[in-house]
Amino acid sequence: MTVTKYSANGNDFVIFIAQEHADRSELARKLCHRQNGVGADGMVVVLPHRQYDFEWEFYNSDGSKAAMCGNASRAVAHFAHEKGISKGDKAEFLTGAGVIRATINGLYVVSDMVEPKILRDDIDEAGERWWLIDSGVPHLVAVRENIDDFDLVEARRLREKYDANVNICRMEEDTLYVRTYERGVEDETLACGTGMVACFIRLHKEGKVTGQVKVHPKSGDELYVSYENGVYRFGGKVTKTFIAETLI
Ligand SMILES: N[C@@H](CCC[C@H](N)C(=O)O)C(=O)O
Repeated sequence: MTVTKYSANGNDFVIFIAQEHADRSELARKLCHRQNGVGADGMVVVLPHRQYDFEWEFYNSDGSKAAMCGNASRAVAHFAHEKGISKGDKAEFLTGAGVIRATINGLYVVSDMVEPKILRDDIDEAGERWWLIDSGVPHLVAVRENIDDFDLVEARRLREKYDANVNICRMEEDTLYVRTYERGVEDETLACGTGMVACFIRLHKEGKVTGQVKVHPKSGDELYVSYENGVYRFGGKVTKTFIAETLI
C-alpha cells in the first residue's frame, strides 16, 4: 500500500486513499508506531463521497477514531489538491465533526473550522479555571502566565477524567503560545490544531483577543488563528515528508 507522510507543524500523519469504510484501528496502530511502522501521531484515510470532494476516517496513533483533527485537515487538503481529488485551490470534505472547507496556496493551507461548542466554563482543577470546548473534538483549556511547566502527569489525569485533550496557553502581545496533551497519542504533541483553535476560542469569548493572532505550538512554528464572519479559521504550512510503499 502506498502512503504519504505529512507533517503539519510537527503533528504528523500517514495518509492514503481507500474505496470503502472499514475498521482500520489495528492498521493505524501499526503504521503510526514510531519504531515498527512509519511513525505518526495519526492516520487519515481518504474515501470517495458523492457530495463533497471526499470524506475521511481519522485515527489517532493508539487506533482510536476521532471526529476531527485540525492539522490533519490541512495536510489532507494539500494531499487531495495534489492528487486532483479536489479542484482549484479549495477542498471540501466530510469529517466526523462536519464539513471542512480548506484553501490551498502552495504549502500554506487554511481550514475553516466547524462551529465550536462551549461545553463548560466552570471546571476547577489543580488551582485553575478550565473551559471544556468542542472545536471538533473536546479540549480542556487553561490560560496561564507561564506554560513552561506543563505537568504531564496532571494532564494525563485530566485527559482521563474529562475524556478530552488538555491545553495550557499564554497570550503575549499578539502571539498565543499553546501546549497540548493529546488524547489518543497519550502524550504532548508538537502541535494540535483543534487545541490551538480551542485556546483562541476561550480568549476570544473572554474578550481578550479579536480578529487574528499568531500561534506558536510546542514545535515553535508559526501559524495563525482568526475569527472572521462567524468562522474560526486556522492556517499554516504543511510539509510532505515522503511517499512510501508499506509492507505491513
Ligand atoms: N492533532 C489533532 C487532534 C486529533 C484528535 C485528538 N487527538 C482527539 O482524539 O481528540 C489536531 O490537530 O486537531
